[in-house]
Amino acid sequence: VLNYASVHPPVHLLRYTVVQDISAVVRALEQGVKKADVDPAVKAVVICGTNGTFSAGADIRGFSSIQAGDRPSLASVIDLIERSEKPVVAAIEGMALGGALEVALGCHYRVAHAQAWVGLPEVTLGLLPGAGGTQRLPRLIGVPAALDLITTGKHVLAAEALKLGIIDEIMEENTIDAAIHLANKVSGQPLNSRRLSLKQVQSLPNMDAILSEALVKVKKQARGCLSPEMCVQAVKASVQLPFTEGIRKERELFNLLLSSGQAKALQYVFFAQRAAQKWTTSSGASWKTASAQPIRKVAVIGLGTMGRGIVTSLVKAKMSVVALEQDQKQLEVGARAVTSLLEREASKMPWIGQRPDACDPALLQFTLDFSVLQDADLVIEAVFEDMALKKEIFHKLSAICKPGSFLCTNTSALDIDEIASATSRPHQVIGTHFFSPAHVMKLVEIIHGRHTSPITIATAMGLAKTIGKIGVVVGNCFGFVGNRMMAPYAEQAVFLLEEGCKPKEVDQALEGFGFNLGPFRMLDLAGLDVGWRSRKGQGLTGPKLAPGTPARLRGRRRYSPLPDLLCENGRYGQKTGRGWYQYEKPGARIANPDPWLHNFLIRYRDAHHIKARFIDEEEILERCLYTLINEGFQILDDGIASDPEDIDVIYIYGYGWPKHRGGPMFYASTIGLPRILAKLQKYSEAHPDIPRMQPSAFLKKLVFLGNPPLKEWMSHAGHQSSKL
Ligand SMILES: CCCCCCCC/C=C\C=C\CC(=O)SCCNC(=O)CCNC(=O)[C@H](O)C(C)(C)COP(=O)(O)OP(=O)(O)OC[C@H]1O[C@@H](n2cnc3c(N)ncnc32)[C@H](O)[C@@H]1OP(=O)(O)O
Repeated sequence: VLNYASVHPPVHLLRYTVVQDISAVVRALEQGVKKADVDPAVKAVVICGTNGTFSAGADIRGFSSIQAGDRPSLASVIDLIERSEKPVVAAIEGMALGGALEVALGCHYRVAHAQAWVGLPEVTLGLLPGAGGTQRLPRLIGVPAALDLITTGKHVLAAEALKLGIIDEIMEENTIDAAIHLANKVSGQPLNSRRLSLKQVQSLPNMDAILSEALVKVKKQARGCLSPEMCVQAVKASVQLPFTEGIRKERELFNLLLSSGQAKALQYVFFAQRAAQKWTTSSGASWKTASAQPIRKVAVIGLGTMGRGIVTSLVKAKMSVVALEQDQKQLEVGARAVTSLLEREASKMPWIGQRPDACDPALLQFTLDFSVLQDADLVIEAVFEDMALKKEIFHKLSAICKPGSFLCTNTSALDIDEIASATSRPHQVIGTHFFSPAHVMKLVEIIHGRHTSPITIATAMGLAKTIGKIGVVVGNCFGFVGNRMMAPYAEQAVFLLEEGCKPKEVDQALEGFGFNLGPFRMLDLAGLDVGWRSRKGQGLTGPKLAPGTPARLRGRRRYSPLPDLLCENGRYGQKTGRGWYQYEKPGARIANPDPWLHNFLIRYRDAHHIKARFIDEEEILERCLYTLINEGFQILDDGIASDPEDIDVIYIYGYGWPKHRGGPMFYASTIGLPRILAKLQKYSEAHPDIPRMQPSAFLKKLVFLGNPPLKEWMSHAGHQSSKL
């Protein structure tokens, strides 16, 4: 929406609000600038937004309709602004993101409110700033700082933007008045020195090294995501080419990204993450009707690895926390660990040092006294995965805590209803599955039991948001969503070892796909004893296993005892220095192939008469990923996840699924469900003893219905509907 408002003659004000129709805004901006240019009464122009916001950039939903080649129009309007003979000043309030910052870079001056912030988030959407941003920003602030902003998409506050040279002045108030004042002041002055396209990029003696190091860094971090790499290439063009040729290169790279498919996946993730906040449950509870209760004081029970991370996250969010342990020694060890985590977090954020209130230790109390928990608004139990222990604690909590307090259990698999049954308030009991390390990982699965009230769900979701996490509401079943889908994936990885692969081959295939860690490196990091304890608990191995059970069968299902055998040999992963790999010493991180393990696999195959065969990367990927996806369809059909978007958010933020592939369910939609089904059918015929490979009924149904788009899937599941 554009107003050509003559509010403070002779300065003319162009006002914008939401950029939903990019072409309309670009046209209106063009007309406004042209009109001001030819109007002799106008001496200068100020561009600002409405309602305290300059602009958050383009409506991302509109990108799908942009065709390669459409894009230059914003760029040419920015050129027009820059070429204007009358000074154009950007008055930045709120935020200037993406195309909006590019518009501001085309202006001759930029004034910002002290609370404003700017950024070029295009890279996070699989794109690059395609309206001259990659050419103008390096000319304005130099290559290292421009690379940092453009390749990460990070936002910077006005003070930082001033330091970098992005903006010229900061205002505590009346930003628009200040911009008008500046526009009047500079009216009539020469503008060439303010036109970024005419500037040279500041040369640096080690420019080649800076660019090549940036490329190496983004390639390493991006794991196959193209946009950061293309951003570096575009900035490189600003150094090596004249402005107009740099712009041509920027456009070429932008068009390449636009047609890559990755941009579509990343934009899907943007909306999926937001859609996950609008939770619903299969019983009809929803974010619309349940409101979160205020949480002022949180108690955390257990200061093991998970408890420490949870406490750290809460304190970082400035919540008042009581941390409880069962004996003095564990309390002291836990307290020291939390203090060191908080110190490390503060050192990662140097600006926190300037704020004495950040990570305030007064917010944190360590205790052995259960009764201190009585006035906590919410308690998170984070002891280890032992049902009897958890039930005992919940029974105690139920008696001690004030009537309104919410009781959360941090579990990765256990039955929430059974834990809730130990209390007199099952409607206030909920699962909060944090991911390790809990002060770093973004995801929290919020698991509602049969009796969990909508207010309890809303409160747990609210807490996740307050501490900067992404909560996803899921139903109660063994492993919930994430670990339930992980089980067939990890199972396939081990079966592939039995059949002839080495751990590194499987890991390389999945890391090549884009995972942070392949399954074996991940298992070594998490600790193999965790799964071993769980399998012993389920009677799959250990003393509860019925005598005479065949080594590689449980019932009629294929089972691999390999992980159990490793544990029996004391190989628990990184922490013992041996697992699927060997490590220099216990706790070391670099995984090296282990000849002992390779020989062990040979002996194992011989003992079980398995003929090793060569397994190519395609089979590794299909068997691991398609079985995981297959479980995802089963989960949707069971109503454990209410949408494919929720599963995708869980996998991206909890399991390192490559974001540019949009999550497992989105990925399935790009592969095509008929292909996934056909492959599962082929593999399950070859391995009839692996039930998790048999295609889910819901997948079959969707294929039968003609492979509908992802946003329509849930309308065929009967009771659910997509939120996108
Ligand atoms: C005066 C200057 C004129 C400017 C002219 C500009 C012309 C632009 C032309 C072309 C430009 C192309 C390049 C780009 O601009 S790329 C887009 C760059 N912008 C972004 O990436 C911003 C993305 N959004 C965010 O980072 C956040 O949403 C933020 C704006 C910081 C607000 O955060 P928060 O307060 O936490 O709110 P939510 O994230 O929950 O968002 C609220 C709802 O708004 C929807 N939303 C937000 N941004 C967009 C967007 N860019 N496009 C479409 N929808 C958006 C979001 O989905 C939420 O909706 P809902 O609740 O329904 O899910």
